[in-house]
Amino acid sequence: MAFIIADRLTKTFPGETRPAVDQVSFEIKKGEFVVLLGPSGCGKTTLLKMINRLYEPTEGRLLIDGVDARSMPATELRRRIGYVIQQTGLFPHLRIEQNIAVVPQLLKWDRARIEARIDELLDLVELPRAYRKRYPRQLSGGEQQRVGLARALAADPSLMLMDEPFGALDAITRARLQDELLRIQQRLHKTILFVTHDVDEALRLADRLLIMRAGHIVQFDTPLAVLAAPADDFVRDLLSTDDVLRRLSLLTVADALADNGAGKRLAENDAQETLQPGDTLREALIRVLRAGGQALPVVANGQNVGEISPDTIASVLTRTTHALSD
Ligand SMILES: Nc1ncnc2c1ncn2[C@@H]1O[C@H](COP(=O)(O)OP(=O)(O)OP(=O)(O)O)[C@@H](O)[C@H]1O
Repeated sequence: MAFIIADRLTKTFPGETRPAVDQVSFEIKKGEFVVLLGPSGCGKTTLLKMINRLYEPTEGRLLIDGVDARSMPATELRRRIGYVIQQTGLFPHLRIEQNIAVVPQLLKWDRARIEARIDELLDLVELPRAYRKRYPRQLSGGEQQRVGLARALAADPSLMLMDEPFGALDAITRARLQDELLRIQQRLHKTILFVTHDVDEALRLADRLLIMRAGHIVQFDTPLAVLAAPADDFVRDLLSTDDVLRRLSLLTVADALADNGAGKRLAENDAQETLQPGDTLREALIRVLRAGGQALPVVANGQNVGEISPDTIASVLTRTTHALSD
């Protein structure tokens, strides 16, 4: 059985005639990373807030792990769901350790267990344990967002709701936190619903994209499937800008090497720059172009394992374009 089942969920705010979320139905499997994508005002946040009952649905039904979300008090439901928002929601007057411990304390964990959990979480989100005694204002935006993530994970919820958590961060910090989140997800297998209106972020993170427009779901599928066959012109427009680069950001240097004789040992090459198998082809393209269009060696565990040239990238792109339009 699916982990989350939404059945005709609807929210009409008081005094409004048009629902913000209109008869939305979907199923999400345990451990899936689902990204809600769509333009401003399409109902992403409203949908997310119906899942942890910050908003009560006007109509429809929601099952989480087989249990009707209305069958328990909203506060209890919320303690079982991690929630991360753009403004972090950290309590400014509480130290980092106190912020992280909020839910475990509500759940009346004993002191030793809470202390151990704070250390474990700081390690997980790669913040120094010395930050325990600081206040949120003494941390950078990216660090505060890591604390927000640690706090949401504190009581080990199986479901995480994340509403534009990286929206206010600069591009580099944002990319790092996206990597961290993927790493944490691979380790902890949480079910994640993540709201963004950044297409690149959505393509990078999602197992499946839930694309919304004006309170409705217009498509719910894997990133490659959506790129390959957008449901309509709206989806095509939403995803088509820089389409080629986006496609390349879904593929890695290792994918391209697999196509071009992986394992081929190369003669020593005096290029300064090297690529790694896990780099995206988008990064590889940028660096190959920066190197004047010269092929760059790919290095894994200190060994040369192949090279990436503009031709390699072009051939992968042609191949995927054909595959995508088949
Ligand atoms: N508390 C509220 N009262 C009345 N209308 C609301 C309320 N919250 C949201 N809305 C309306 O519901 C619609 C959906 O809003 P929502 O915040 O869910 O959109 P969103 O897709 O998350 O947008 P954004 O990407 O800008 O955050 C909008 O038209 C908004 O004005």
